[in-house]
Amino acid sequence: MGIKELRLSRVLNPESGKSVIIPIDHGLVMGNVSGLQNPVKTLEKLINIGIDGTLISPGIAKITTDLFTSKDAPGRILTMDLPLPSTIPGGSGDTIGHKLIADIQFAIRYDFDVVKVLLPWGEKENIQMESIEVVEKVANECDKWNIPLMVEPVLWGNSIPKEKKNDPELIEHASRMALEFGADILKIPYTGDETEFKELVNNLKVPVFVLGGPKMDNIEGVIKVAKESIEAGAKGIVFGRNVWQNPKMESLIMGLKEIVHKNANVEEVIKKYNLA
Ligand SMILES: O=C[C@H](O)COP(=O)(O)O
Repeated sequence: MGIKELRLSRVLNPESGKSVIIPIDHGLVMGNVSGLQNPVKTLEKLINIGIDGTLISPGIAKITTDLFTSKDAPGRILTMDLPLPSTIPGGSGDTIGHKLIADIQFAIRYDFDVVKVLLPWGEKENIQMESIEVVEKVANECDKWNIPLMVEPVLWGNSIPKEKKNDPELIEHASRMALEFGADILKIPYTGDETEFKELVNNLKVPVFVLGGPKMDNIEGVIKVAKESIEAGAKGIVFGRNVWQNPKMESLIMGLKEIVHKNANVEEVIKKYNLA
């Protein structure tokens, strides 16, 4: 096993080799987002429930090291960048840049297992180049220091029309580009068709994690995305808002763990954890 694989294994369940990751890095781009007004308390709860990994910002990393001392503590992924200002509350909606907010030395100092950057796609040329440079720079540093790099390609660019922001074909292109730029791990949305997603996961070769996105109307939808993604070969799920914005957070995580680690079916999990 290489050192990158060893580090990645710290965010995976040792028995199933799969992962339920609950990110709490949203404050970086959404500010005081609903459900995460107290990120440290939420993180404590998540750790008590039992998750395999989390994604956190540099600032939260600095104040939460004490929470990760137990041998069962989840692995940690560092969010290293920020697209500006499209997602900032009150922002113009146009992206005007893509900046690193931490470097690889920070990840090493704070003993992170994995680091993560975005690859915003479909931007005007200057911003697109900036994003490529961010990914390229971090990919080179990750190779130098043997830290696995998770890349999340996002179709946020101004040149991508609104109705195409979740287009499966564009997601496939952007994922492929992220791979070509040096991603060791990809974080992408489920494209909606299990057979096609299986082919995508298979072609990409590196471990694929599926993100959750904005809160869905029903829990069944959340569980189904997890189930179909895992069936299609995804290594794990990275679900944030759909988990900690849900009043049934604990039961939902228990259900997701059974889907991801024990191959449970959707109906049985909904019934067992009263998630209807
Ligand atoms: O880092 C955050 C990820 O994008 C996943 O969060 P989300 O499930 O709320 O989209």
